[in-house]
Amino acid sequence: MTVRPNVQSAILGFPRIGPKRELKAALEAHWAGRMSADDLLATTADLRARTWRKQRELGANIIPSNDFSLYDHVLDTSAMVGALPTLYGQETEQVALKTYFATARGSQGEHEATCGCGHGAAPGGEGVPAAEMTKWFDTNYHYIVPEFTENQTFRLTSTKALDEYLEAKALGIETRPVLLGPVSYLLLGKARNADFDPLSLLPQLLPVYAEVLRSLARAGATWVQMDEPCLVTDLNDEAREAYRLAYRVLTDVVPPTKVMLTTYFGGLGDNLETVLWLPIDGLHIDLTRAPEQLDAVLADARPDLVLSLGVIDGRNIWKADLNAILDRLEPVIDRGRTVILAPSCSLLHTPIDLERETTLDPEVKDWLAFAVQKIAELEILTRALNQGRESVREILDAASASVACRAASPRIHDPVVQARTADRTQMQTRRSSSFEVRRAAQVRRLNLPAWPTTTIGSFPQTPAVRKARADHGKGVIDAGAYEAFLREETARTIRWQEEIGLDVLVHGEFERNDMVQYFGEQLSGFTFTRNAWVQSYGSRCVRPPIIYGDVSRPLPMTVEWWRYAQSLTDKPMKGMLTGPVTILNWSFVRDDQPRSETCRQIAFAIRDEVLDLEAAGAPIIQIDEAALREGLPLRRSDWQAYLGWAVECFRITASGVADHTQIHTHMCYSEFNDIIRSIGEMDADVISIETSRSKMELLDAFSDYRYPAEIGPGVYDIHSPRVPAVEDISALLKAAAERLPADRLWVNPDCGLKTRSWPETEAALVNMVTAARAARA
Ligand SMILES: Nc1nc2c(c(=O)[nH]1)N[C@@H](CNc1ccc(C(=O)N[C@@H](CCC(=O)N[C@@H](CCC(=O)N[C@@H](CCC(=O)O)C(=O)O)C(=O)O)C(=O)O)cc1)CN2
Ligand code: MET
Ligand SMILES: [Zn+2]
Repeated sequence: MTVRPNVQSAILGFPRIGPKRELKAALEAHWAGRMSADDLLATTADLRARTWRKQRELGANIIPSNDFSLYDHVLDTSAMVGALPTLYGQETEQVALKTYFATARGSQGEHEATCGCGHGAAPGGEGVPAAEMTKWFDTNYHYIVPEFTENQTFRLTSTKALDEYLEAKALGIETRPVLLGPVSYLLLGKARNADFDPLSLLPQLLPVYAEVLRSLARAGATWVQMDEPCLVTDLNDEAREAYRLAYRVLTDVVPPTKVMLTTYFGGLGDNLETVLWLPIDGLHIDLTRAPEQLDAVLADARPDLVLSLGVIDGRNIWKADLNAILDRLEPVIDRGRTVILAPSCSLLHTPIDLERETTLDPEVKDWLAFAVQKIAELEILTRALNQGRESVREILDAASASVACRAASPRIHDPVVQARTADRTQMQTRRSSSFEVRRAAQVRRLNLPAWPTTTIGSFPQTPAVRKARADHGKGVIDAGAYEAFLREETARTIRWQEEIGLDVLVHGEFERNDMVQYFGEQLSGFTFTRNAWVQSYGSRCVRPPIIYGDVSRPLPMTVEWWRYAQSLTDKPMKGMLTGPVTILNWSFVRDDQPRSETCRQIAFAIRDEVLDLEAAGAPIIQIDEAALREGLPLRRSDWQAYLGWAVECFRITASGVADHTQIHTHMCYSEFNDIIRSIGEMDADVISIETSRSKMELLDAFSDYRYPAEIGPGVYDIHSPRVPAVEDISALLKAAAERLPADRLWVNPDCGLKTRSWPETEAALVNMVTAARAARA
């Protein structure tokens, strides 16, 4: 007798911002004092209800709760276990909304009134600085870094997980609550003002998790999802031991709740054995990033371990080839094991609904699946496994046809582009002279003072700038009026930079919606969306462009704006570009060729732009590589391969210019030690980096390595509206000069100023110029 399989589908998490960015609007209204806390919470309850119903409607069997967050799920975990720095509030019971947002954004001061940006701190003295924020693994999502003290204690200070489980239940929807697992939580945090390993806090942390599990079990939850993405990273024995301790304790909780341990963003690799010995009830593995791990897991997993297979890509937007997935799954099902199908990870990193894209080219649209469409794909897969492929034959064949059309489409192949990247022997990826020779030519041409001052590119993207662009998009104002507006903003910004005495000017980037999307919109092989927003942090979102085909640059992209800007001043005007690695890492990338190949194509397109800017007369060209480091693979063994092609791509963009053209690059992250050699190999003439928060300590990497070129260590923390005093900046310049030769140093902020307001920007940059002049004297 054959037993009919009972495969279920599960969702690990759904985007929180809402199909129309309702969460963003509500949060920003609340922060600006235009919406009460009660109304904010009512709006979010409504969003959650709609999200749960939608997933049920789409046929998902296992629906998550507590995947929603008002700001960030790591911050939610800190709130749950009583680990918000005491500085941010002294609640003894539930963490108040005010404390929660104060941790995320700094406590309120004049900041909220002037800026309304998603992240930032109040001016010193009144209130508290925002907690640190950093990248969530290799995504463009950012989390609030937990900070622990040496004598940290934990206690339950938020019942959010239980509340949201009950909220769904009251709507008649049974959910599987999601928690960030205790080991990943500690590994993602850091020790504050002391040198100890956060993992040492695990024994104190576990009772709080146990309490949460008990409360969920009592409320009726049969399963909980424990996210442990750190299991796909390099772990030492101590971390593996922490996993053993944690899951021994948490699976022993009475009344019992079954634990589905979820791993994603890669394969378990050398952590597999540890995981398979844990007394967990279910294991989720990522089969899109690491398809090869299926066989190993099947071979060694306990027969009663429920396997959740991440077969639909949660990190990309391509329609899946359902027949191909079934070919792999059917033999697994035949073995009689309990199997659940799921996306590879939370759908947080995908846009919500493709149906809202009414202006996408129909051919390309047919190749895509956003969160809603991915859930529908899972439903078809489970139906095919439970009732046979025949029951959904037409849908399966249509999916395979879409995938085949995409593979064969003439739109994705451009022989000219392919010939150009293939012929690498012809390609000169090195500048013709050494840095010292170039430097002499650049000194003669630019004639800059010591401690030259500049900014990173963008100036405030004020509501007026955004509105003008939106109005132009809606046809409320025509192209002429929009352009006139942008020219006026640009001209005013240039006049102002001259007045305060900056040495190297920028045009302000007012014409750009985003540093990646702006270029994506002008390159062939890219398409872009209207509503496909993805959360980056808090209320801030991005619309990553979609790279579907071979990339080329039909027309110059920035030359006219540069030419206009330079015509207004005798000071050197920087040409501003986003580099190929950053464009790649912040886009949805085609999955039919190696990422390195796509990156190389973008590099050639940017190289064309660099050469056009040079021909137009640009003396300095900045190629931002803000995301070069975040693209680092999660496993160290994969770093060299990535860095090899990433650095080569940067050099393709920059190597065609003459000695006297100065190439700048910018990186806004704060860890350089482990990749300093690769940064050196990029061979830029000047690099600007984020350093102000670390008080220049990060420069040690550059000084130990004897970095050969010029450096602009940030002296103004643009993530905070706090205006640095002249003395603060002078102290930073002094600290920089203690580490590096003073004649190699530039003076600039940490990053672009787009999220700041004008009053802060003006005051801070005036102080920066004053400090630079003092340094010269
Ligand atoms: N892609 C990317 N990733 C990045 C960064 C970055 O700059 N770009 N920086 C780091 C930090 N991450 C960030 C991510 C987003 C934003 C940000 O400011 N996002 C804006 C949207 C930027 C944008 O695309 N703006 C568009 C659309 C603006 C908009 O929402 N318009 C309204 C209408 C506005 C009006 O009528 O007034 C609409 O379309 O509905 C534009 O300016 O044209 C936001 O969420 O508010 C900042 C930093 C790391 N990752
Ligand atoms: N040129 C860009 C800017 O100033 C670089 C930003 S890096 C996130 O906005
Ligand atoms: Zn930056």
